[in-house]
Amino acid sequence: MAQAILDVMPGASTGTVQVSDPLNFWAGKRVEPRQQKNAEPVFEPATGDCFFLLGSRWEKREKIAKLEVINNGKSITEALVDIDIAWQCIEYYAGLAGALAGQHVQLPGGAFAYTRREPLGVCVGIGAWNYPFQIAAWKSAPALACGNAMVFKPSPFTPVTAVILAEIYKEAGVPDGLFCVVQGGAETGTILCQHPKVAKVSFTGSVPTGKKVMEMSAKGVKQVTLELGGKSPLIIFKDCDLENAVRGALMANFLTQGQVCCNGTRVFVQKDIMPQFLEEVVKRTKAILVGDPLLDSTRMGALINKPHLEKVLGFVSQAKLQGARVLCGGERFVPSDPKLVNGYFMSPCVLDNCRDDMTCVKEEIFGPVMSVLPFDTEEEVVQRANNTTFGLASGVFTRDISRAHRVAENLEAGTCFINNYNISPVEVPFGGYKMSGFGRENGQVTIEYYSQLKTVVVEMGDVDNYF
Ligand SMILES: NC(=O)C1=CN([C@@H]2O[C@H](COP(=O)(O)OP(=O)(O)OC[C@H]3O[C@@H](n4cnc5c(N)ncnc54)[C@H](O)[C@@H]3O)[C@@H](O)[C@H]2O)C=CC1
Repeated sequence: MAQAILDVMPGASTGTVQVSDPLNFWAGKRVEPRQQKNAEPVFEPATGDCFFLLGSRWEKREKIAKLEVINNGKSITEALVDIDIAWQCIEYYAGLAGALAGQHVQLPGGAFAYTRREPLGVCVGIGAWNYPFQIAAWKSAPALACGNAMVFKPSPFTPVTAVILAEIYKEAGVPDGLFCVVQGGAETGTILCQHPKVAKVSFTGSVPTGKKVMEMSAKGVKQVTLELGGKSPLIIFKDCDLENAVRGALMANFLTQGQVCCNGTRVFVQKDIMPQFLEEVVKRTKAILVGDPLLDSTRMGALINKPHLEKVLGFVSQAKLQGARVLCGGERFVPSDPKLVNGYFMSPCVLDNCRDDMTCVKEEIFGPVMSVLPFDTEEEVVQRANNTTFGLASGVFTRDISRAHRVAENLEAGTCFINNYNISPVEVPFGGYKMSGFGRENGQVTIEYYSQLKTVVVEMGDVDNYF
């Protein structure tokens, strides 16, 4: 298998990166794992060196989180959670590896059949830039646990921490070639999707790229998992616990600067409680501390890059033109720290006066912009919530248990959070309906997306011969 994976991408091996995208700052550099123990992590864009070194689990957690902040711009508080989710994921699938099992089926005459769960072969993982380390873990852990090899391509905007994961696997004894990181953009992704020795592609990214990945994979009859975008509804009924609903709305919109695929960016609020909800949500949004993501006190870091910041600000301008009211934020934010003045920061935004036909309500913004929409009845809100081509996640806040489950059943989405939002424990499957994709990550079910069943039929008597 190790040889097969090296055939897929010559030059790739565990912990060693062959860079193919001249646009990213790793171009032409090789990243090698360093052998010394207990040294500090070094990140040197000028030389292209990145070293992650041995240490205790907790030291590593901090080091990887810092690199993830540099990689992505999210706050250190969130990055630490991402690293925790990643190691929990790897431990979970490492535990499941020993529990993979087939089925025994008794047949007439003493014959029987059994099924074996076998690996697919070389799997490709292609990641987005919003959760670079976590996505690499979510894809590689089940892939390796099922006996596959994986070639992982991070986003060229966040090339750093997938390499760290490769170093960790190597340190843990994963044979060379079983998990490879290949850097690059669309061209590299295309090569991987089209390669005849690749058995499966697991993709996280936008809908347009997901369609291309599916098309390319279809030509080689490769299995595909697509984790794509969303425009998820969060429905807040008047009988909710308002304090928790407000917290839920903030969690549904502002993690990772709002660059989260499953964010509940269409916040439907029952009219009776709209004034109280808006007052509280705006007060707390204004209090979000934006700035240096490496500081413990910071709650919102920088967006991924300048074009993306401009795109998000453009959505806010367009929303205003279409009649939305900006209750707070929605502007470029310049921190007082002189070294941060050119950063891609923006103030988190709450939009009121929204209608279902506005661009900010229909399209995925992928930034810290919450659109609030009033509603009257359950029937009406469920119909409006489902009126989208996406179907990744959804949420409902209510104290009425029957209503909560009825709404969860009727929402067309891969996940429905009841009285919470954006929690993704590794034990729980995650994935989309409709154009948000298919296949699942996390949970036991994901082993079905990284393995195939072989049926073995055993005859215990003579062969029936019709000829
Ligand atoms: N459902 C989910 O789990 C998640 C979905 N997303 C979605 O991802 C999007 C943002 O991420 P981006 O990185 O901007 O998405 P993107 O689609 O531009 O890129 C995603 C990855 O695909 C690669 N790629 C680009 N063109 C390719 C091609 N022709 N063939 C193969 N690979 C190619 C990129 O280099 C990158 O690694 C948002 O729409 C968001 O909703 C992001 C995170 C999680």
